[in-house]
Amino acid sequence: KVLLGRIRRPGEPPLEQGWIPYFGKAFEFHRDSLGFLLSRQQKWGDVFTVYIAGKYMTFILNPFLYQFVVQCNKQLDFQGFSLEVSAKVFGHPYLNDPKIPVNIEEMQKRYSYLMGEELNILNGRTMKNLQSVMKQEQLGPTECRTESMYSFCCRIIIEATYLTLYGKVPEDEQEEITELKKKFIQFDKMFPYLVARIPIELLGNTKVIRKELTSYFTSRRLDQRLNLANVIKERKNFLETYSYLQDHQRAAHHFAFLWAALGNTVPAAFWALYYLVKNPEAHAAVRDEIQHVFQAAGQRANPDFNISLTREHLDSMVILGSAIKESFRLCSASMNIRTVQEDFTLKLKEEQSVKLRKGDWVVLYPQILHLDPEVYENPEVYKYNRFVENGLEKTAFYKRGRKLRYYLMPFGSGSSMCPGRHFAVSEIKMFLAIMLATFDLEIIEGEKPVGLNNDRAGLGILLPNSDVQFRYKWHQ
Ligand code: HEM
Repeated sequence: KVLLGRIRRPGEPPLEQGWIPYFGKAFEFHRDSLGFLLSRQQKWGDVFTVYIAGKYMTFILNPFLYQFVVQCNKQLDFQGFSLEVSAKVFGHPYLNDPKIPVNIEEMQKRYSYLMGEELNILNGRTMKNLQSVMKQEQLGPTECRTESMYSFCCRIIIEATYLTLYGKVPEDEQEEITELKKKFIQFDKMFPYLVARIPIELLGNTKVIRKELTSYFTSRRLDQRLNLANVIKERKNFLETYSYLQDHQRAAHHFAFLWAALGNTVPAAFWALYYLVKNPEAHAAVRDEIQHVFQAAGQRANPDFNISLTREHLDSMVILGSAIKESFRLCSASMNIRTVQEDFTLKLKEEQSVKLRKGDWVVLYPQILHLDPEVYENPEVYKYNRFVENGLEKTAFYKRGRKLRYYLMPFGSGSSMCPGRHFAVSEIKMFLAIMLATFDLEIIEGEKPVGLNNDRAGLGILLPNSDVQFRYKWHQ
């Protein structure tokens, strides 16, 4: 039954295009992306094309074939799609706009300020800010407080990250920060709809909220801030070299960066904390490891919140690192998208290749790998120490007896990999180390288990489908 425009040519992957004009298989895909892809994999094998919302997408689901896509930088472009989405969602000009172009490579060079020596500086700032924000909670010495866990993670991580990246103003700005957090959460809820190209005018007051959030990053307001992180300073200086960009357009770029720094980190921190608090064995093992590292580092959790940890201390928390990876495995659902630049044949293995057409997308969907029972035994079960072997990080995972090069991909792949990945993992580690060492934590009895909300399937870390009440008090 072919009611839509394309006839499959010899050498092209199996094709499924549905019968609804423009939408094709969009509704089925959005309802349950994972289920849809698994059922098509059964039917068509590991490589097939589906027509979804105006795009022909060729899915490559066999992890041994990922490398052929990742290496193919010439004919498969990773930027076009994300630049377009970013411009739409955050309201900044398209970076490739020939009328007001911005040198993308130069802009991305500034991401080096998220790594190496610079990461140590950022980590130091994050450690201080996480603690100063937690101190503001003013938990009494014998108090036992009950909270919604996702709201709690939002509150702490958004404020600490904002202060780490954008520094402070001389006067008290608590009110502005509280507003920023509220608006960020409201905007974030609309993120999947904006990515799906729903016009912002149809999304209630999202346009106003976006404008208000963007206004935090005008040059006047950034100039008032005392200690911008180097990555932001460099980005600001770089954007200012383009005199044809208006101030609000540069501000929108800064807002996009803040979203990139928070949009996935907040839910990732939540899931890591939730699984640990929910699993007594994992909780005890990770806490034990943290306490050992604190002891070796001469640090003690106390109400003054003056813990300081180096990168080496963080790196030595292998069980905590594994617990974080395990929550990434269970909750991340990002698609890796590449746009085909010209009609060409993608060689996949010695004997296998597929013909691809210009303008189509090639898509990797690592959630299928993360939940593959041939790679991860009982993949639906949370196993905090899955990524530890003989006291070290485990990196050898196999499928049908062959070692996998790609086995965990929450941060994308190849040249489009997230530049903030080391910073994100350090921040989540610090957050959990402080929480577990400082407080006794428990989920309130009778709370429903939290499930995944699939609205962000394909876009990153999934959000929880409900919040959960937990209790915390000082650890005695
Ligand atoms: C758990 C937390 C995070 C996750 C899961 C995550 C994941 C991702 C993914 C999947 C991409 C797209 C890669 C692709 O297109 O294939 C990305 C891009 C990006 N991320 Fe992250 N990220 C996280 C945290 C951060 C943090 C903390 C920062 C910055 C401080 C950051 C900055 C960026 C930027 C700037 C890009 C766009 C890069 C470009 O220009 O191509 N991310 N991230």
